[in-house]
Amino acid sequence: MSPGPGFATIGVVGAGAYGAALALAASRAGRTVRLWARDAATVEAIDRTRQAPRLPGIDLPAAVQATARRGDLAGCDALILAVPTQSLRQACAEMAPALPCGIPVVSAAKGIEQASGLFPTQIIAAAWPGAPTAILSGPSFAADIGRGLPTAVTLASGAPDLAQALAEALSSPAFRIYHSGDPRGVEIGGAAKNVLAIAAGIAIGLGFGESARAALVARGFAELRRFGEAHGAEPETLMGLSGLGDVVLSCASPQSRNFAYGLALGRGMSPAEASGGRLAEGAFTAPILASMARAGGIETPIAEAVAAIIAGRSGVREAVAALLARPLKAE
Ligand SMILES: NC(=O)C1=CN([C@@H]2O[C@H](COP(=O)(O)OP(=O)(O)OC[C@H]3O[C@@H](n4cnc5c(N)ncnc54)[C@H](OP(=O)(O)O)[C@@H]3O)[C@@H](O)[C@H]2O)C=CC1
Ligand SMILES: O=C(CO)COP(=O)(O)O
Repeated sequence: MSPGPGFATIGVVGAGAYGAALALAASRAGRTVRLWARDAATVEAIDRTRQAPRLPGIDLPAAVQATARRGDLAGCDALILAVPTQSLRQACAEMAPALPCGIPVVSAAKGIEQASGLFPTQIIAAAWPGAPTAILSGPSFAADIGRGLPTAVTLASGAPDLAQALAEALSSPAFRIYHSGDPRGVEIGGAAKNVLAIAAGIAIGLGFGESARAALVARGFAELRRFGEAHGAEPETLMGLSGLGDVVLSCASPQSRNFAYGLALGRGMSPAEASGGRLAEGAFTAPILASMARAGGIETPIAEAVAAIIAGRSGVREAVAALLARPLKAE
């Protein structure tokens, strides 16, 4: 695939699992990629092994060049930020002075900033004034992308032409990127699905079975839609890859770190132990999502239950019992 005009070189900030996978995907789409890690040891490991430490077993081609120098990103035509949501603001502040004015900045994070209640494209807009923003989200485990398994995601921007151009520049036969003009819908789906994945993991960890998981996912998706539509998301977006698609993936698979975190909680681990040191974005999102919903008069009982468990205000059995005791009403 030959590079389209303007996006020959892509910068990826964050050489964790997803950053490495997206760098690889961009290289498969014909781009030259600079993969930036804040830690020189990660760059050294990638140079030595041609694998990213958090995406083991996947070889990175020569078109992916790892670096810890911000200046090496200066020639990039677009930047993908593949860092946790709570680190996005700091990553923007670090990168903005080193990059050309007006470079498109795409977030790959799935969450809501705890301190502000902002979604990823809003964080970038606040921390990097003047940068055109976009969000990439959808059902896609880093390891699946890395292995070249078929994967489809959505890239959205308030500037739909930019979303389309970036989607075309980064797509390859196995990594299909749909484009959208509804960034809010895409980022809300990505944030909320992690909270639902924790809840689904809890239900399975408690031994409640598949019927309970299906009920929880369906009621959770209704919750996601209420929250999303109240925040300006298009209903069709929430029904798409980045909403329903990612709910299906993350609530079904122990490969999801959020689901695995919930599973560990359901089996009796404490919130502090349950993540096993791995990123579970939903643990940061649940409290702010529940508090934003409360402030807006939106019912999100499942997010409330997950937030209460994580804060230690409720045990898993007590929280699930409270959900089951809710009054029956019209669906
Ligand atoms: N893994 C996956 O399958 C998917 C992940 N995502 C999303 O991608 C985002 C990143 O997740 P993932 O890559 O899996 O997480 P990882 O924990 O694997 O990696 C996170 C990376 O971000 C880096 N980082 C953290 N803070 C900063 C900062 N302030 N500046 C620069 N770099 C920073 C970390 O660096 P260090 O190692 O130095 O701490 C690390 O390299 C999350 O929002 C996640 O939800 C989306 C889809 C799939
Ligand atoms: O977002 C993902 C899949 O689409 C990855 O999920 P986890 O962060 O739960 O591993």
